[in-house]
Amino acid sequence: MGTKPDTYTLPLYFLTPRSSIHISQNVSLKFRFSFPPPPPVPIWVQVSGFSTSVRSYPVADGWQAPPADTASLNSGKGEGPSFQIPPRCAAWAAVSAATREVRSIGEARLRIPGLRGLLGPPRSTPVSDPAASAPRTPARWAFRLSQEPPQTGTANVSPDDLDPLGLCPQGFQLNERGRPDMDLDAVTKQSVLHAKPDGLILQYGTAGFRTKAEHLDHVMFRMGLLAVLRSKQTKSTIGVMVTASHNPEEDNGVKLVDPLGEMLAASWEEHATCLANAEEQHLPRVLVDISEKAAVDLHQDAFVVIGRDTRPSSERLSQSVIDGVTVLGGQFYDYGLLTTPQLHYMVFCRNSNGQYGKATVEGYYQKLSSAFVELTKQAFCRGDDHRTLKVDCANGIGALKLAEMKHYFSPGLSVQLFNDGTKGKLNHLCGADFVKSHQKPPQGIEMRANERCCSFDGDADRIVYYYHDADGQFHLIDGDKIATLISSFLKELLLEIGDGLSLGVVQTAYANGSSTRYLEEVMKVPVYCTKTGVKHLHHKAQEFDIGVYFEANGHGTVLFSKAAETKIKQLAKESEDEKRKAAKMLENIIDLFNQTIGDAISDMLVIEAILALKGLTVQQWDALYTDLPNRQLKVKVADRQVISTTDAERQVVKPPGLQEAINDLVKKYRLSRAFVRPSGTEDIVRVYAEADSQENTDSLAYEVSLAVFQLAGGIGERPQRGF
Ligand SMILES: CC(=O)N[C@H]1[C@@H](OP(=O)(O)O)O[C@H](CO)[C@@H](O)[C@@H]1O
Repeated sequence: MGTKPDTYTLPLYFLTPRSSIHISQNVSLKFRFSFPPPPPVPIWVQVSGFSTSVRSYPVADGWQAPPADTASLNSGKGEGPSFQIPPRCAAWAAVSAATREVRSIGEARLRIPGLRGLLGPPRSTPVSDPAASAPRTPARWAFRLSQEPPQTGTANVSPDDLDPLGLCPQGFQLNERGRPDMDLDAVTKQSVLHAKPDGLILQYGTAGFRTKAEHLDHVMFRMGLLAVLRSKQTKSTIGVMVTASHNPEEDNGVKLVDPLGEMLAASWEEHATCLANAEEQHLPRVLVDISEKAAVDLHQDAFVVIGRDTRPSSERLSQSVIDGVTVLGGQFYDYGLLTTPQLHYMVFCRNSNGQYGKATVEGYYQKLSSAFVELTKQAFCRGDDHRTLKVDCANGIGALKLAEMKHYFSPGLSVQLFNDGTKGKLNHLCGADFVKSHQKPPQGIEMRANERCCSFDGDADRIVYYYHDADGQFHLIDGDKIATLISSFLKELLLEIGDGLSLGVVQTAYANGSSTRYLEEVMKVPVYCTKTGVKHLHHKAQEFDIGVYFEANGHGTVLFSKAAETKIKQLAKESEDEKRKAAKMLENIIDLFNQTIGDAISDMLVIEAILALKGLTVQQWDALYTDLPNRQLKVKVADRQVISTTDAERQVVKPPGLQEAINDLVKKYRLSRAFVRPSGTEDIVRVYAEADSQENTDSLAYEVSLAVFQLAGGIGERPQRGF
């Protein structure tokens, strides 16, 4: 049990099934704390946040009104006084709230003396750990917090705090054979409140579901249901992130995060698509089908963590996820505003029993910043004075998180935030996607010549760098060049430790041809191409001791195999001088990367550390190789699924004739390449072209767009020449 505290803090929520409520003057919310069977020790309760009174009454009488003579403690605002619940008693707390719209109304704190002796082992065990399947020691007693009237709400508790207390799963009933079953009636009733629009069909795409926010309520509810089943099946915590990343503010999306912090397994993507598209009357059957097909153990507890970005629709939609989780009896913890990579990090921390890090925002800041400070100690001792970075935060969540975090790594690095969400619209004329696809600086940033700047996207999982040279020319440093900088640094360190660890780089078809040539021919590093979408790159990168993967748009990270980590740690302890120094750097780099997924904050710190250690300017980095001129365009078609592809999406299979047309067009230009594929996040077909000059590239991109429009059912305005 280690050093488990004996004090637990629970947020007190007043939740309605749909959204937040309006509490009018002097309305009392009544919370009940019950401990069936009664606790063997007295428990201290403290309710704070609003004017409170706390009473206790005997458990044996069930949920009756407290006896008239029970002591009442009025605390006024702020910290409430402690109140002791004697053994065999429950507590009842009435909280009066003033007029305001709220969801969280305060806090209940429980102090349970001697708790450590009372409990079984903690629940969270890594999925790969054989101990995960060992039966849990039954908790001695359960804790439950509810409200009066009970059906109006639920309590939100952190299982890391309370799961050892054995929270009973709710929402499950016994079927005839005595096995637990899903309460499908309850699901049906709740689902009506999250009705699916008629005829709407959505696909779990490159990164989950994405579309206009107003079409997503039912998807969110259903992904809450699915997360519970996935959690039971994997016996692990599952994440649900509400975000549409780089999409416009009006869109939203949702994706599930698997136990090791990676993207949802492909077979479950299919379940997600089936569940999201099931008509209302078929929902119970689809749930049963999924749980049977995936052999879900319904006895198992489920736990889901939820995060969301700053879109206006995200809070409401994450509430729908919570509704789905609770109606199937899952427990949840709502982290509220998080970057996408932070949620991935939290999931892995929880499932690795904290070995990967502490599952809190503070834990994330500390882990990354201490690795950064340690890694850059040497460089900053040299008194380098160029360590100021301008960051365009796309008016998204990255701004909030970076503002909180920047004190952890200053004065080594000082970041100046732009597009921090106080004025502009999310991803509008700013952010990594805008900069990459328009190949120009975002609005709202003040750039001086040769100054290092970078842009995050809306949920801070991508980063690109750029600068203006003295002639005012814009230079973009995209994911390919980031991968090249990182790989060359890692390769040097690997040569120094000389331990034969393999290094590989994974790209997609969007990688600039020059980057692939440089990596293969100059750096002599093996390069692989996968389908678009980080899940594909991630899996490929797992095949190496050290796998570097980046999409050209700046989404990527580095994975270190367990064997590589062990070797590096051992060398950092045992070897001598230069070798030891290199191993120590690698050790810190391992901690600095968010290995669950591409992470703009973590990647930014890695890049800044490498530039500082190598004494490189942004121009020197940019000069590693020269990008081939390239262009990305979007074409609207009636049904983008008419296009299917092969060879890591570089060749079209259908519709007939399209690939031949592309081949003929490509032949017209030098050093040229072009491909098309249906987007997995937007209702469009993407066109990519590269050639020897920007003019030729733009012509090729235009001509290929026209071929798509003509051969794949284009709609709306025909593609136009000129950009
Ligand atoms: C060309 C491009 O940048 N495509 C992006 C975009 O996918 P599409 O399927 O192309 O819409 O969003 C994905 C999720 O963020 C990202 O993984 C991918 O790289």
